[in-house]
Amino acid sequence: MVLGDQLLAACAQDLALKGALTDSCRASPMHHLGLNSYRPGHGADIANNVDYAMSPHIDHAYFTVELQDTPGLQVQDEDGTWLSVPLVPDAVFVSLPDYLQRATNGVYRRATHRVGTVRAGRISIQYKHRPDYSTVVAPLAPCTSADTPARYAPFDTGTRYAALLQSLLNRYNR
Ligand SMILES: O=C(O)CCC(=O)C(=O)O
Ligand SMILES: [Fe+2]
Repeated sequence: MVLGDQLLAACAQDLALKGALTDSCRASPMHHLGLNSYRPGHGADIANNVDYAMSPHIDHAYFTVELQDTPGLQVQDEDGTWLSVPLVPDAVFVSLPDYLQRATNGVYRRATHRVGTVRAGRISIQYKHRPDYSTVVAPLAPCTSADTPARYAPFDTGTRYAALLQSLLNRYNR
């Protein structure tokens, strides 16, 4: 959480953003800590006939901080190429999720990512730095101007996140 706050503050300083970005995580932030465990053959277990163990997606947060015990995480390049995130001793991997792209009007780009085929057991831990439930993320003033109008409509993070979680639950309860 401290690292997330520091990343957010660094981003706000980089783009001369006023309080809106950092304030949105102050009162009762909905940070998320996740633990994923993939078994060998995970893809086959879930009748997956594609070459990845977690499908391509973007994260709904300002920052994601991840640790993996075995390589597997892949990030998509601008030209669509999948790049493997290497294991670096004593380092965490930080990726940029959707809300940061919206708040910065696209100056910071969100990373589409997935987990490639898992051949051995694999564990990953993700920390997602998320704002208060009531936060509506919209492009912030210093990132918009007459020449660069807002590219994104205001995005209600709380209700949209609740809907996303509900849709995941519905998928697994089928
Ligand atoms: O397991 C991984 O390395 C990635 C997990 C992930 O992208 C997520 O939980 O959002
Ligand atoms: Fe993710």
